[in-house]
Amino acid sequence: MSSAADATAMFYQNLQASRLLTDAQLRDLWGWIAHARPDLPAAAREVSRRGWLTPYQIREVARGRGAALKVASRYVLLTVLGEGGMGRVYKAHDTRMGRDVALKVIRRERLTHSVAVVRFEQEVLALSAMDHPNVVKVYDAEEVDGYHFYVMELIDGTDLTKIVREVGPLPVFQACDVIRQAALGLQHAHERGLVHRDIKPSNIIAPRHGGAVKLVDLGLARLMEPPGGADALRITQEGFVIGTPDFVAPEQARNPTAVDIRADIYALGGTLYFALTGLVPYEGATPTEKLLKHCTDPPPDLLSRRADAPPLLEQIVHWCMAKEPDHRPQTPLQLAAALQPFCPTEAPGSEALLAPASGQRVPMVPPEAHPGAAPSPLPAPAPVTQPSIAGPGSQVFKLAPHEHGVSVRRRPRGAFPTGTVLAVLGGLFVFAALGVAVFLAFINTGPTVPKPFTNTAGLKMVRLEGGTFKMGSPEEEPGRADDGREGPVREVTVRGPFFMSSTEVTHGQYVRMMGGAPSRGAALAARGTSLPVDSVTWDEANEFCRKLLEKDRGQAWARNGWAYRLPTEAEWEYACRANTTTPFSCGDAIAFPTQAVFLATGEDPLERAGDVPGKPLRFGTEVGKTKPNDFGLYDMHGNVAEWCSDWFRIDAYKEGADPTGPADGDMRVIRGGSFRDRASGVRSAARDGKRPTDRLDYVGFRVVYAPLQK
Ligand SMILES: Nc1ncnc2c1ncn2[C@@H]1O[C@H](COP(=O)(O)OP(=O)(O)OP(=O)(O)O)[C@@H](O)[C@H]1O
Repeated sequence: MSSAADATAMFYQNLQASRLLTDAQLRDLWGWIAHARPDLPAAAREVSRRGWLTPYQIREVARGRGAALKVASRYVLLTVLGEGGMGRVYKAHDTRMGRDVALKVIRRERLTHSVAVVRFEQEVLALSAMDHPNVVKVYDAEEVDGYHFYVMELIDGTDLTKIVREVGPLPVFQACDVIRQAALGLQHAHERGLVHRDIKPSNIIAPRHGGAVKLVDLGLARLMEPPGGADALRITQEGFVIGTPDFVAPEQARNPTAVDIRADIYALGGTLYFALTGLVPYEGATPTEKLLKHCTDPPPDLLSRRADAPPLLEQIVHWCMAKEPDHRPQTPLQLAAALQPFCPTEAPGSEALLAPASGQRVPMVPPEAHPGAAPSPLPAPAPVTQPSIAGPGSQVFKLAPHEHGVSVRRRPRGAFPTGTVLAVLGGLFVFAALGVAVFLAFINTGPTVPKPFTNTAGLKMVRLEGGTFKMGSPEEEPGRADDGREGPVREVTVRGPFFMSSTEVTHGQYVRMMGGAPSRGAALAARGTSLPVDSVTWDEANEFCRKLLEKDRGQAWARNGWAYRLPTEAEWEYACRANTTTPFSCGDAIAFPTQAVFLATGEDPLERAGDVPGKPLRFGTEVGKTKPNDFGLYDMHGNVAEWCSDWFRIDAYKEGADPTGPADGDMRVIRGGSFRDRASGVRSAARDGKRPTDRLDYVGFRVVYAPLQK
């Protein structure tokens, strides 16, 4: 036999040994080989042409490693998706469930200690209990021949590092939406007591064809901890740090084991910066240099690298990247809410970020379904240096002893809003104090609260001082919903001051801002009336807020770090009640049309004697014509119902300060009832939920202007 024939025969034997093909396929192939007498490459091509094996499998079989492609007698490895510091990720087929999955094999050296193995099993168990659209689903974990692996949902997408490498920095709205979704996934983890510890662009996968952004590798960074735990890892003692030096929070650099969710928020801020600029927050020749900069240098400038980014976005990045955890958003949900005004897409999905297969650049336009959502045309974002792709992967770094006390390069004065960067190292890594000082300075030099004002949309903004109030309705309240959605009554604090528009946004105001309006009352409004805008989706209401913020820029009342947005449900009820505990801000009953516009029938016990219109109203009526409540707010009861920022869930009331509702859901809250509701439906505690994409001719909105860090 020729050597070519030997190689082909060997390949065939390897195929048999691999047990990847059925007996019938093997017989068929042998018949073809006997007839065609191919050399090895031709035989391999034939197997590929028949679609029986992937190129990766054929290569492995040719090397005699085909048997290893079957794992735990259930999974068949199809191809390698990628490899990082922790292990290798394969696309695999789960023969038992009949689906493709992703399978991550952990490097042996990561699990040499029994403690690490237990930790791995604990983390995977915790992960398998997670159920959120923005967190990858974990199905299974096993050990085979000393290799530990876990099996997860296969995402048809690309991680953020690769996306930025391929298409460059993302448009503002896409970058914000990806990070917002990642924050929602993180919130889910946070609510279950998990910390990611290794947030970075490569652990955020964006779908190729739309769908939800997914967080991967949650909690696995713990595998890098040596069994000794915290004490074995303090860089101040031993010189180690876990994580990715490009995104690690200062406190994580100091003590990797004692971090909380705010370290993830820091890393998410850095990742947002990366998505917007293609740059890691701090350049450095070595991991050590980068770590030191995280601990001492001010957060990076965004606006000088992304001229088209709203200034507020830079503040959000800086807020997340505050040196002191107390000065960051305290929950991922807070960050998600802050990014919401910059995200025009329909929550919770996102657009495809990459062209299929070809990897060609695709136009980044917002979905057409959202009029007014398009960002201004993007000047090609011009990073000042070559995009530096986030890397290397997560590692354990060792700082050489002599580096412990090095002084750190500082920015020139004026490069940061505070104008000053304090960076004095006294002894070993006195980083936190510096970070606190820098960020406190940044916050405290912020301007004072503006006086009540009328904004560029013509909305009169009423100053609300905030306070503690009883949210919800007592069981004995007449007209109370009987499904539990209004209670129990809880003590809630709304922090102030902040501003709320005295009226609902009118059709005319909406048209001037957005260039058109979907209101059913458009014909009437065109005749010059001030009907409330209606039929506006929740996304469009947010887009209005975003545009208003832009338009207000430079006005005397505009403040850095403040933004327009929809009210939270708690803010809305606080504002509506105006220090009352009765069903309405005007007492136990309400009169049509002097106190509110609602469906007056003369039959509802909550109706105060008044005019009963001959037939039900078809639209809201001019805003600001009813009697205002004690805070000076009009139409909180009735007229049109108003979108709030929170997701709706029947049992979603939370107590405490500034609650923001559940982390996700299908519906957003509407409040206040409308011209279609009877008196009981326009009470202060009445609440409902609608899909954010719904256009309802009885739903509009009003806006608040509040500090981002309220
Ligand atoms: N569930 C999944 N579905 C599809 N692709 C995935 C999945 N999980 C990871 N990947 C992809 O596999 C590749 C390798 O992932 P991995 O997590 O090993 O990389 P990394 O984050 O750079 O490294 P590490 O976190 O280990 O340092 C990445 O490109 C990632 O996008």
